Amino acid sequence: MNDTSSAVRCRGISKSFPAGDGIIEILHGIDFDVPAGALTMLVGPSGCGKTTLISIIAGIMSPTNGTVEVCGQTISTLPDNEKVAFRRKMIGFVFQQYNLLPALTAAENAAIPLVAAGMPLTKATEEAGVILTRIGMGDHLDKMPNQLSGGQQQRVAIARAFVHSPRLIVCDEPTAALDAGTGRTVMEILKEAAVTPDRAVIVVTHDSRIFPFADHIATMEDGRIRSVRSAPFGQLSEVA
Ligand SMILES: Nc1ncnc2c1ncn2[C@@H]1O[C@H](COP(=O)(O)OP(=O)(O)OP(=O)(O)O)[C@@H](O)[C@H]1O
Repeated sequence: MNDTSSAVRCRGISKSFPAGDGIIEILHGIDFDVPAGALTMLVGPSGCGKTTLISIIAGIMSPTNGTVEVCGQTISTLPDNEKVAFRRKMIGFVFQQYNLLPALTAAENAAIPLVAAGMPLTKATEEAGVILTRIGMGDHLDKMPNQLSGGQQQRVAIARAFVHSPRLIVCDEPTAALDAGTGRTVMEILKEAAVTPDRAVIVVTHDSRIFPFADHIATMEDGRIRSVRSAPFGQLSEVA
């Protein structure tokens, strides 16, 4: 990969957690670049550290050692308040759990990043509605989260992640709860977001149906990046 066009640069990332009387190291000195203008998938067996790594990349978790640079900004050493402000503007995150606010409608939930950036609620909700409609949620804009299926809630979470056009979108299993058609639509939207030269998308997945949307596939194993391959891929069935 071309180092000069990296949206994300991880250097020497390690992460340890308390375990019993001691600590256990989950990530072991990871160097990892995520190219701009591309969709990178992160695959690997359950428990190998994928969610931990993308949480560090998204500034949600701090590494024990190492540095993370996102769009030229070293986030791993930013004070918490500056990290939150940077993350809010520059990074969209789709969690495994949808994390919707129960008192807000679907469109209001998806509008949160725009409102946080100062846009009036009515306009923000309208813009969120346009994105939700594109991913098949046009009939559910005014529903509350508890009136939506898991897959519908996931689509609201996905709309919320890119409604404010962040430079980096980080998704943890975005299609796990979706049927094949909706999963494809979501990936098409993520792919479209990723082709812009100053943006990048990272998708953690076990879903082999979506591998063809990847420009790069990084394989993790036991807290390390084992390989990074770029499209066109050969046989993908053995990847994850
Ligand atoms: N806060 C924590 N405290 C202690 N251990 C943790 C914590 N978070 C994650 N771990 C451990 O770190 C390891 C990696 O977890 P992680 O969720 O990053 O894996 P993963 O590759 O994303 O797995 P999956 O594919 O199942 O989501 C696991 O063994 C997990 O139990």
